[in-house]
Amino acid sequence: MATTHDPAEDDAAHHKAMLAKAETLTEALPYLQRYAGKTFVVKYGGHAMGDPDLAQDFAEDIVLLKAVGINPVVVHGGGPQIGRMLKALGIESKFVDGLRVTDKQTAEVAEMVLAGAINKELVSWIARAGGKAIGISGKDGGMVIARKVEAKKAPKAINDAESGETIVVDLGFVGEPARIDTTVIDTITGANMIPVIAPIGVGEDGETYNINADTMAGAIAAALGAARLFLLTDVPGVLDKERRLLTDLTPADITRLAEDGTISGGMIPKLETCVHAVEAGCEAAVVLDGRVPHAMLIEIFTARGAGTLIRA
Ligand SMILES: Nc1ncnc2c1ncn2[C@@H]1O[C@H](COP(=O)(O)OP(=O)(O)O)[C@@H](O)[C@H]1O
Ligand SMILES: CC(=O)N[C@@H](CCC(=O)OP(=O)(O)O)C(=O)O
Repeated sequence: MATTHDPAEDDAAHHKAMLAKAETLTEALPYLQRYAGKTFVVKYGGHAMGDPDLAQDFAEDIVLLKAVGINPVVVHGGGPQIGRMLKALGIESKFVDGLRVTDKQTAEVAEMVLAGAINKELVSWIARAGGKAIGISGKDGGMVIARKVEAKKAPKAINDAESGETIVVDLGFVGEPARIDTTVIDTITGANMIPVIAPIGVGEDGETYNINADTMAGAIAAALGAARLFLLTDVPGVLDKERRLLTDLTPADITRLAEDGTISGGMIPKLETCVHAVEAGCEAAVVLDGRVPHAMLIEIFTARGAGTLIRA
């Protein structure tokens, strides 16, 4: 049986859909005006990279930011990927307070995976989305001079089970940025390309240092005086005890949330990084859900936003 079809109805539906698209763009207008010419540092974690759809969405978002006149600077992680490579080589991964205990061989593997495989994979994703990226590590152009992170007290999980004593662990070649020279970033951005940075630095001693990717991104955001530091993770943002999203936090709020145990685990160093960044020159930091497609665009270009905004 033939179905009837009213072309006028089609037109109305089409018109409505087009109008919704136009409204999305006009809603974005004030944000486009506000952010043109500004620098956004985006930390993309190793967990989010496993999913090719998310990686493609992420690359599209970065290319879109560039196309509307924002300067995105990507800093990536790759903890799970380093772990897999170490395992394949028969080396066990050990973490103390969220930092990988890094002997000489582990530092070599970390550099190979981060500055080699992952860095170039991200450059390729951005190229596929129509952007031009340059992949570098903190070593390039003398960008990040690292200092050794001092020995840490091991947490309960790896306390000496027999004696019950807390063990002090030398983290080896784990670094934090001591000095940052942004010349190489400015040069890449100035050439209208997107810097993609692996969290590896070089020490005054000439050694290679493995740097936590959140820490690296925060230090770079501060050095650049970035308008935003985005930390993409695997939760909707910072949650309260009832697991409701906290949309705005100050450094004082964060101290309180750490003291009353609302935040724990990996969220503590992540928020410490945000606090350090906003107190050292970055305008605001945002913790947001890297599992949500285009979370960054929603946060930047809509009134509602997404994630948790941290401001000094
Ligand atoms: N209050 C909180 N709100 C949200 N996440 C929290 C909170 N407290 C602890 N977390 C933990 O922090 C984790 C994010 O930190 P982390 O695992 O280091 O992220 P990533 O690997 O993406 O850098 C979350 O998966 C969650 O388990
Ligand atoms: C010192 C230290 O722990 N370095 C991290 C660097 C990678 C990283 O931070 O990756 P994610 O953001 O994916 O966790 C590591 O070796 O795993």
